[in-house]
Amino acid sequence: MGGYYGGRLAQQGHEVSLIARGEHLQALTEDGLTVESVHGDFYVHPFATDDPSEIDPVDVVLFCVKSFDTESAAVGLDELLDDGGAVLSLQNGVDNEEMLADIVGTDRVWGGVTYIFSTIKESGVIEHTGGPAKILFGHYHDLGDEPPERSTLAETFLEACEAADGMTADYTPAVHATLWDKFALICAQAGLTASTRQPLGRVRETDESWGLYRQVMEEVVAVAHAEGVRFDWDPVGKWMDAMGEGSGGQYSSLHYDLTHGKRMELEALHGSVVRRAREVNVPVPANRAIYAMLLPQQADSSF
Ligand SMILES: NC(=O)C1=CN([C@@H]2O[C@H](COP(=O)(O)OP(=O)(O)OC[C@H]3O[C@@H](n4cnc5c(N)ncnc54)[C@H](OP(=O)(O)O)[C@@H]3O)[C@@H](O)[C@H]2O)C=CC1
Ligand SMILES: CC(C)(CO)C(=O)C(=O)O
Repeated sequence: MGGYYGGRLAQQGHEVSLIARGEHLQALTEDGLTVESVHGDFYVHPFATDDPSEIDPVDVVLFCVKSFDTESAAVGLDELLDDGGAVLSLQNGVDNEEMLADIVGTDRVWGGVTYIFSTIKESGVIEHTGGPAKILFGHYHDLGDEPPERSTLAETFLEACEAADGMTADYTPAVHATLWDKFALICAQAGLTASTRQPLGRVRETDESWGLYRQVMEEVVAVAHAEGVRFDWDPVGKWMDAMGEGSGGQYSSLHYDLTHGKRMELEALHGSVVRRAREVNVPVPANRAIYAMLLPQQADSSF
């Protein structure tokens, strides 16, 4: 995701630095970044490093690591942000913003979600296969507090995203509801496509599985309600309608990780639902079952 959105903003002429590591970093440094996208292929060659201190302080950091890397990747983040700068998490899950707020301060964190299917095809090459490539973000704040006024930086960033090819963005003051809305979707989409190893279409045409897809979302929304998150819309109805149509070929990043021997974000998804549900005393049997089925398949399992 960082390669896709960072690449798009660099393509637009913005000053972008990429933080990466290993062979991917080597390829980015030597050969630049190639993006193969359903919205049009492109190539850029921005500065890339694994050391944030090599980059002058920036206005916005797009925080795009897997959630199990949030803490380690946030080392140096405070110094990387200019005064008044902000970090925008585009990660899945509802725990990341809180962790980032502990590190750089709540007022420097934007919460965000994105709808895109993209992966590192090979070192230095990003493949974007679908999704609208849309970012929805807002100022993070403590649950129950009034959302802050939209900052000039948020407006500037929004304009930059809207002007860029192959992506779009929107601002929302309802950042908690937005994070949980996406969380409900991803727990269902990731949980069902990974545990069945089937695309959305197969899940949809199997009544029992499509019923479980809905149940996973209902449970997540029940936990959100119990924690005090308020929605001005019906997340479950909205997603059942949206995911109930279309080609049905979509999987999820969790399915990709499972089938490519990569570590899954299980703790940030169903693990987090199970733990939070316990705190607020809400039953979540469908999420618990998916968590239990996928945990033993984790790539770093010692068995
Ligand atoms: N991919 C998608 O289509 C979507 C993903 N998301 C969410 O976005 C987040 C990111 O996912 P995704 O982009 O797929 O993840 P990837 O694993 O493809 O990319 C993350 C990259 O960050 C690198 N990285 C991690 N820590 C560091 C560090 N400290 N310094 C430098 N590089 C580092 C990783 O390196 P290494 O490989 O060595 O670990 C990897 O190259 C997740 O929360 C995911 O759920 C949300 C919507 C869609
Ligand atoms: C919603 C979905 C499935 C695509 O944007 C996603 O977030 C993911 O695959 O991680």
